[in-house]
Amino acid sequence: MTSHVELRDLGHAYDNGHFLFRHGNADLKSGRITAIVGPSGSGKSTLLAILAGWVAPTEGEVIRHEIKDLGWVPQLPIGVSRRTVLDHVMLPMLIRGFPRRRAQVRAESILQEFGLADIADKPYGQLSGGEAQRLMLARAVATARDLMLVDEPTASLDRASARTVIASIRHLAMQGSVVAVATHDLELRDVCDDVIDLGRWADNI
Ligand SMILES: Nc1ncnc2c1ncn2[C@@H]1O[C@H](COP(=O)(O)OP(=O)(O)OP(=O)(O)O)[C@@H](O)[C@H]1O
Repeated sequence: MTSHVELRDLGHAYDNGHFLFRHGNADLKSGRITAIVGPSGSGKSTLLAILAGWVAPTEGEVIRHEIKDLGWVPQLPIGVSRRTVLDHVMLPMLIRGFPRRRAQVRAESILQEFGLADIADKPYGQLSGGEAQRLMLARAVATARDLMLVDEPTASLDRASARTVIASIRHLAMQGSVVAVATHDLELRDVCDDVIDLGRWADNI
């Protein structure tokens, strides 16, 4: 069976007891990008956190099939200004105990995949917004591929950079990841294969 995630009758309320959404159902599948859309405050980041298992939903079930690891790509890229692109992809592997040589070979191959090989030696502080965002995807992939959770990846980018990031997200899905992307970006939403509209889930309250 390939990796996928089932959301069944999902509902969530924080401590104030007010539901953000209820009775939500969806299937997030390997090789497909699912957009999570909805107005500001509708619960997009909350749903990503539920998918990650960091927040327990108030109602319903998250059933993970063949998901052994997950990657999280934050909305704002975070890096160490003087460290290189290659260092950023190697670091999560070194932390997990990969031998340095193996981590480097694997990091170089991932940078190739994400079109970042030419800037492998560039310090993080000199990257464009689009390059930094693609680096966050590449870094997440270094240790996890089954489920990739991406929060507003194009929010702070111009169109040209946003397109390079969208291409990288598509690449991830083509490699078989289950990809969920919270977004307000209509162009990104249009290239996604499936859509969870939290505005609709809110109508079930
Ligand atoms: N840990 C928390 N405890 C209580 N309330 C929270 C918590 N996290 C988020 N909320 C509230 O839940 C609602 C949904 O927040 P969330 O960040 O999931 O929405 P969003 O759709 O991602 O919003 P945006 O598009 O503005 O990023 C908001 O009203 C927020 O204030």
